[in-house]
Amino acid sequence: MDTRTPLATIVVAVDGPSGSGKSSVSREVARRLGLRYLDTGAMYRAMTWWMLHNGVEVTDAVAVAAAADKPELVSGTDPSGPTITVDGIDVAGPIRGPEVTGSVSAVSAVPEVRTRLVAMQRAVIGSGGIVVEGRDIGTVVAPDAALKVYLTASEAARAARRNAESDDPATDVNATQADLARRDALDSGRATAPLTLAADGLLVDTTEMDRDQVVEHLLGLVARAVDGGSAVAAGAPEPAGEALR
Ligand SMILES: Nc1ncnc2c1ncn2[C@@H]1O[C@H](COP(=O)(O)OP(=O)(O)O)[C@@H](O)[C@H]1O
Ligand SMILES: Nc1ccn([C@H]2C[C@H](O)[C@@H](COP(=O)(O)OP(=O)(O)O)O2)c(=O)n1
Repeated sequence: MDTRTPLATIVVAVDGPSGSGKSSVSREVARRLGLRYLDTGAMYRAMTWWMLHNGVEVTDAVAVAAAADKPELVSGTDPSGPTITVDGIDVAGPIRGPEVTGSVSAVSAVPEVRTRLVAMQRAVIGSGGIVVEGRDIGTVVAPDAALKVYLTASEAARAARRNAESDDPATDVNATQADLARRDALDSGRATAPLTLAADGLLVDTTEMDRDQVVEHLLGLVARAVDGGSAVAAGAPEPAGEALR
């Protein structure tokens, strides 16, 4: 029996640490396949922005839990222009700032925050046709996803990628790496839905790959997972065995 999934209903789960390429690769894969795209990290960032904006002490888990159902979040899923609003305010810019980045792991560790956002994420996923990226998509949000990918890269490579995004040439790569390591430790060490490779997830180490190679690799993996795979895979090389678990 062919158990493969139609492309129109597929869920592709992409997890991994900061700077592994989740957002850029997931967006491009979704765009190329005509799928929707959901950045769940943006939702945790938007929740954190709302807490900071409304005077909630983000290190106080009880206060965060009490406020977790208040912000109204809306995520737009067009991969060519994903959007995120909180209470009708476009927060796409502010959620990438240092205040939110410094507090998002604490807010994300609060179970009430996760319960609410996971429910919203499942509602957006609906009947599928979407690439969803985050930290717990393959393990918690969509454990039945037809394809689960865990992107990673060395800490130095991820820090260099993040640093290259900065407008300020004086940004210190060591400070970036330290901040990234701190967030990785918090996201991987928390009690609820820690960042981890799903038992049936495919580990893809992108340290030595450029972004386009990773996109092509994932397109090949999607092709293997869906009905009519060869049509999807036209032009995409066979996935490299050594990059897979
Ligand atoms: N394989 C790659 N090689 C080099 N740079 C990459 C690669 N994948 C992504 N990037 C770049 O690295 C930065 C971080 O990627 P991003 O997709 O935001 O990662 P994540 O969502 O996992 O934090 C972006 O500027 C992106 O364009
Ligand atoms: N599914 C998710 C997605 C993100 N998070 C948390 C943990 C992350 O440090 C923050 C921000 O995620 P985001 O993907 O925007 O972070 P990076 O782009 O990788 O720096 O949100 C989470 O706990 N679960």
